[in-house]
Amino acid sequence: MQPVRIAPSILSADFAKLGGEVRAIDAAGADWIHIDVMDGHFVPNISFGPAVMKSVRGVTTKPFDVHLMIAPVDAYLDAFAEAGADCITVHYEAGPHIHRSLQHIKSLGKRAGIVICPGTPAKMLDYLLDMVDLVLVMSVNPGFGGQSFIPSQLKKIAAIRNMIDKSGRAIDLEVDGGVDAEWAKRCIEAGADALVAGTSVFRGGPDHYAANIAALRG
Ligand SMILES: O=C(CO)[C@H](O)[C@H](O)COP(=O)(O)O
Repeated sequence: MQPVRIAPSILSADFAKLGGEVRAIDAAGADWIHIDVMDGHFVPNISFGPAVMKSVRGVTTKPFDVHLMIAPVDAYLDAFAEAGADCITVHYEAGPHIHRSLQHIKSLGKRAGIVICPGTPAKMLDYLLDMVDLVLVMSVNPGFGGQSFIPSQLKKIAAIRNMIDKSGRAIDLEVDGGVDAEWAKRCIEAGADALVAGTSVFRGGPDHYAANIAALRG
């Protein structure tokens, strides 16, 4: 297993200073920049789209890890690829043709991720693991930062770690939602190798980002 990667979610950044915030988390040791895109339909919140993402693409060379909370999503995949996404992650629950969405992402030359909500069982990944580069387990119901980690998701993380190991493929296992230093430790023990965190990274402002990221690594 790889050392854990930390992907701060810019959903918790100060949007008035977004470029500076992305520079700050880059300098503080972020491995990936996590971009939460919310459509106000699949999830009850609206964040930002490809134009905003493109505007910060030039301030860092760190990979953009893009979580699309959009349904239907297919019409937007090209725009996020063009705006500089490195990994595009789509929801299992967002439509009937997830396999087609993943094929489309791969055809754009991007890493493909699949994300499942807290109520979705791990077995839904059975026929998708052969084509994804990343599995994202939501440990909160998607739509908002600042929620509490749902403990039952630890069991799911462990089950998916087992599935990934059996597959023999190099697939990242990422967890997103309510991840603080304590939950980070438990996620890593369960088999996660990438963690998304908004609240716990951006807490306290830029002077604290490096320590906050280090605390998540444990
Ligand atoms: O995808 C998300 C919400 O849908 C966010 O990435 C996630 O909730 C991270 O924020 P926090 O660390 O504050 O929970």
